[in-house]
Amino acid sequence: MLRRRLTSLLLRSPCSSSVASSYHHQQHRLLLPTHAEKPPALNLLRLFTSLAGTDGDRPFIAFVLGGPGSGKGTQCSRIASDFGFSHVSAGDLLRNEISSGTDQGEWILEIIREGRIVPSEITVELVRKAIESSTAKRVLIDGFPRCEENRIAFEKITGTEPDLVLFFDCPEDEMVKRLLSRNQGRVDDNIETIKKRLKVFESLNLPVVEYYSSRGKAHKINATGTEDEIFEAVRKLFSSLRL
Ligand SMILES: Nc1ncnc2c1ncn2[C@@H]1O[C@H](COP(=O)(O)OP(=O)(O)OP(=O)(O)O)[C@@H](O)[C@H]1O
Ligand SMILES: O=c1ccn([C@@H]2O[C@H](COP(=O)(O)O)[C@@H](O)[C@H]2O)c(=O)[nH]1
Ligand SMILES: [Mg+2]
Repeated sequence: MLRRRLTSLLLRSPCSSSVASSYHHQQHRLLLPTHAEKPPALNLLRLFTSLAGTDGDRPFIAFVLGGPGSGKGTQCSRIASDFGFSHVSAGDLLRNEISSGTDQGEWILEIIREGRIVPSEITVELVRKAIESSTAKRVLIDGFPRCEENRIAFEKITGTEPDLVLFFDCPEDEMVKRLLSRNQGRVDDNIETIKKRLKVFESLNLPVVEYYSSRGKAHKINATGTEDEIFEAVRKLFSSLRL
């Protein structure tokens, strides 16, 4: 029974157009991976171990969302050092997979190069493991969940929800400017990929922010201005939390 439920959850098209607004229907079909792209050696059974049932012991979890280049990574580093959070970047976990040189890594590289979203069965498992192996009492999950399907998979598989969702709100032109001058050798820091990432962000990631907003969990931070100015707003929020 449990196995059938989980399998049907995982085999749904990753972040498919069914979760997106009809307005962006065509774009999603073009930008998202298809079943044909399933990587080799995917072991669905690994997902049966989960955070489920450990809610009382689990750390405080904050999802950190925002468009590409909105400053999630930059602000997470500062939150981590000032407020004792462990910083789990979903993008970094995926880039580590790429560095491992496996077939799955090569497949992930192509998805990132095209600005699309890696299927939940890979990302949820990486994020879940990172949370479980952290000894910190507070964890920032940077850049995840990327779409409603990611969110639902995370919540079902781990049996938990985030305590807080931070949303960095930044205008597109500012995000593009920052990404084009990031200079860290990322394969997705080019104008073609950036345009695709912005579309994916608007059509698939914003609904996640809206979902948590409707549940009173999302906090919007104005992500324009200097890093220090933005962190001042972040600091106020985190100082007001009972951690
Ligand atoms: N407030 C800011 N003003 C100007 N540049 C900034 C600001 N915050 C971050 N940056 C720079 O913008 C670039 C993108 O920032 P960062 O990597 O933190 O964004 P991100 O949201 O994590 O992006 P991605 O989703 O692509 O990982 C970096 O080069 C960073 O140094
Ligand atoms: O949950 C996730 C996180 C990331 N990706 C892919 O990685 C790139 C880069 O991610 P950053 O968090 O911005 O470093 C992103 O554009 C996606 O292609 C993902 O699929 N799922
Ligand atoms: Mg980042």
